[in-house]
Amino acid sequence: MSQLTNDELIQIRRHLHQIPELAMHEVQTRDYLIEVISQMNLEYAEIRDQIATLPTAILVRVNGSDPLRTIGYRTDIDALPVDEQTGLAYASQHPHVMHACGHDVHMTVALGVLNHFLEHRPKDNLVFFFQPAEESQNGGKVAFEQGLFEGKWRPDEFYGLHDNPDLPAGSIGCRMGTLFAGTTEVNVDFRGKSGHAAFPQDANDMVVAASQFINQVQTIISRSINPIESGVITFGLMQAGTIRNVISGSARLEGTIRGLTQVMIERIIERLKQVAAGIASSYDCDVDIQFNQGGYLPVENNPELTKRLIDFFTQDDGTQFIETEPAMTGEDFGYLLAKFPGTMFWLGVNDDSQLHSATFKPDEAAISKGISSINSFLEYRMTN
Ligand SMILES: CC(=O)N[C@@H](CCC[C@H](N)C(=O)O)C(=O)O
Repeated sequence: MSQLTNDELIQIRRHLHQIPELAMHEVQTRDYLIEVISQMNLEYAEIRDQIATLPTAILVRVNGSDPLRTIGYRTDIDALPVDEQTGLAYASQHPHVMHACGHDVHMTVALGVLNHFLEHRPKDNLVFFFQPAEESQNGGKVAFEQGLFEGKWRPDEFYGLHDNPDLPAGSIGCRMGTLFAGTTEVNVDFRGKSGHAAFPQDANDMVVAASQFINQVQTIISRSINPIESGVITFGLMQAGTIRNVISGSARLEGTIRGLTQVMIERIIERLKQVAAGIASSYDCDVDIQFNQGGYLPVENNPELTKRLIDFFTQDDGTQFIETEPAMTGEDFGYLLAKFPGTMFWLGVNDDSQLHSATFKPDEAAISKGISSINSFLEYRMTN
């Protein structure tokens, strides 16, 4: 395979779009990525896949011609449990799973950049990390803890992108400091007593307790945190009951907390615990609340490297650069940026639909523009 054409890149992206897989189950995706990579010029590349401790991950090292450093580039590869409603001819073929966060675009851009540097040998070494489990189960943290970045696989600096429907297709967005929030998953289990719908006095209804919890939680952001700062509490899943005429003796909520600092996340956790204890007491039930931050630390861009990246993209004729605000999205790349200096940035994909929506349809024009901007930046970085 020589340099991938734009049409080939689009075909790759559309194929990836049709085979979305959930975190840690990206087997077909990994196999297809390996198939594409295997057709590239691998003269000075080394590949690690079928890694026992993280089987759906792939690492590719490109050995530079005169290396001063090893530059890491990460793409995530997992998808979301969303029923696609785009109506596209190449929509997901996997029921209830969709690349609704654009990781198909991320992977295609990474393949395009990899292909470029396999055709034009870089001066520095490059390590490409195709990472499972960004949406949940923190694949980046797992990879680090399993020692995947040890020895010659250790990047001296690490870069990664996320697509952004609010920015023009192919533009690059970034900022100094915090780009994304830290997140923490929260699960709440309510246990009371089931019974007949006609005899509420003999039961303890957990639909009511969970509903009250949800309502009370709404005051945490509005009443317990400094309005100048930012925080988010979203419960995206609520489960209770089996039929209209049985009072449910259990309920479960699954949600996510976001804050631009760890202090904010801890403040929200504290208040959620207090509200849960209050519900347990006033509804005479058990409320078990569990938190899991995993690797979803705030995404903190390294000052020196990020200034260099922003300065480059600002003056690069081929790139439309946009300085962005912090976003409340989370990313386990935040964990890797706590271990290695580096920068996360946005790639604009111009869409009316938001990330995680069933109608998310990124503009494919972003792919070749993104690849070209990233290639130019990495080439510049290798000589500066
Ligand atoms: C970019 C993006 O959408 N990332 C996800 C990360 C999820 C983190 C974790 N599973 C949580 O929900 O707290 C996001 O939802 O922001």
